[in-house]
Amino acid sequence: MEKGQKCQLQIDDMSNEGQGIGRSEGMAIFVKDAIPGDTVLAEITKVKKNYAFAIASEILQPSPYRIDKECPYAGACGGCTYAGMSYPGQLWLKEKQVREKLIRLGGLEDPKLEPIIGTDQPYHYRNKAQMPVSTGGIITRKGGIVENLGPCAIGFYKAKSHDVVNCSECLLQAPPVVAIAQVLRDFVKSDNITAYDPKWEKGLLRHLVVKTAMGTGEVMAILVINGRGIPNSAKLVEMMDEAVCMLPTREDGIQYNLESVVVNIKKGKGPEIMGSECLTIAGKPTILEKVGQLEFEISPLAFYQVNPVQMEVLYSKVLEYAQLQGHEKILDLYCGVGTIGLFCADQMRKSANGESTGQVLGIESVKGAVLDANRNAVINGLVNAQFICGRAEEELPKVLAGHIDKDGFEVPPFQPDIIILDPPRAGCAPELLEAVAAAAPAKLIYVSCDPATLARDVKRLGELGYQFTQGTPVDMFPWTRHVECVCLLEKKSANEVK
Ligand SMILES: C[S@@+](CC[C@H](N)C(=O)[O-])C[C@H]1O[C@@H](n2cnc3c(N)ncnc32)[C@H](O)[C@@H]1O
Repeated sequence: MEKGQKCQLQIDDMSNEGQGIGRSEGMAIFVKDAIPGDTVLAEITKVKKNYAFAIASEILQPSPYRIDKECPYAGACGGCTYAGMSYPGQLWLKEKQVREKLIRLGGLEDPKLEPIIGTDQPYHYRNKAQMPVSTGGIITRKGGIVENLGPCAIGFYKAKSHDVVNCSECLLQAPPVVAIAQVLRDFVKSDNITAYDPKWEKGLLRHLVVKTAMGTGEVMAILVINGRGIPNSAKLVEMMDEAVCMLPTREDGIQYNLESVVVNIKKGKGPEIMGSECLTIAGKPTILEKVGQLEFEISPLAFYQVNPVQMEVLYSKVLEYAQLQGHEKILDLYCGVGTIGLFCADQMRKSANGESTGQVLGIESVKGAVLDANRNAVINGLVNAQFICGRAEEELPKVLAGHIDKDGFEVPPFQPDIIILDPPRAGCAPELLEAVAAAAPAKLIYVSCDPATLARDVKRLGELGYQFTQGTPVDMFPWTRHVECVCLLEKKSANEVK
């Protein structure tokens, strides 16, 4: 294969960067602007050892899933990799990708995968936006101007870049995000606020993060800054409050309200968007979310599922796989603000007609999230749920063996019937999987937002005595390449282990 060569390709997959993938002469070929289902005439632009890149010089047969991109920023903004595919096409592709990863990386022959569960609300579903503020404003040093970087942009990164696309609308975000971002653009201009420049490590504003509790309408704006305060912040709060109040009441009667404005201090380089210190400059330090009968307080640094509608679908699957009777001991690892554990505790309360003897113990590394989780147990009257702070791989062995806690109290061993795992994209640490298997619960329920690390961990758990029983992909992230999956693994009998 060589540069300039043309070949006919059937596109059957898509890369993380949104190129269609086809195969020729035993090589994977990444084709710009092609989507799965297309037949294209591809012109090779670059050849590597095992793969090549190409452009689609002609679409010979368009995919049945091909659509015109709806978003004016599609292509520029790196967010919606699947913007050129219809929603049924996205679901088909995500289900196929989960299955293929479980087979190829998970070592499963024919995994029992239920059909992917899509959503009937694929627009404006996100309750959290993280918008970088691009370099801008006047950079001064020792009193003199070193660089005038012009107006700053607030939006989303281009694919594989730190250039910011100044998005004044977004098909995924909830309405308060667009309103607050516009206010911030105006304020930056009127009050000469600088944006952070990583080159000079100077300038103030780094990110705007907006969290919206879709069930109550409560909104939190987080201003991530390289400093300890924002000049004229009272004016900014008033402008944001007014903009959120002006948003129309939703069809379900919910009105958005800015309930919390937080400054997050982030100094220097480092991949995390937010630093560890938060100062509430207006309103409450948390917002309140409502999901079904349960309520959750969410603080600035705590993880919360970004699609609340599909979150209920995902957790219903967890409950279906758990089949709770009301007496189970459940470990909720990587528990965030305690949502899955508290859904389980609530289900056990219902199953046992209010007389549940079950227990939930959660482990989470972010302190603010653990404080939220314990408060959330109290708010919902779920007295048998408790959450501790620490890295799951370090805390789990102590929890299983029993130990003396930091306040000197003896904590008896916790013998779980079910362990729920919901790690970040990187998946579980190898030592955690070993501790999980050593605990020998009858069931593991693995919730994952990355099919590749899920498959890797399923394979390792298979070696440690747990067989993959079934799984369900759930689409939490329409228009993007991401997919969530919940899997049930059960302890193999002694014969099967042999
Ligand atoms: C995908 S989120 C799941 C949260 C929660 N289960 C939910 O459904 O909202 C993963 C969580 O794991 C936490 N985390 C990351 N690494 C961890 C570790 N080593 N030990 C414990 N928690 C960790 C993150 O802070 C985050 O809250």
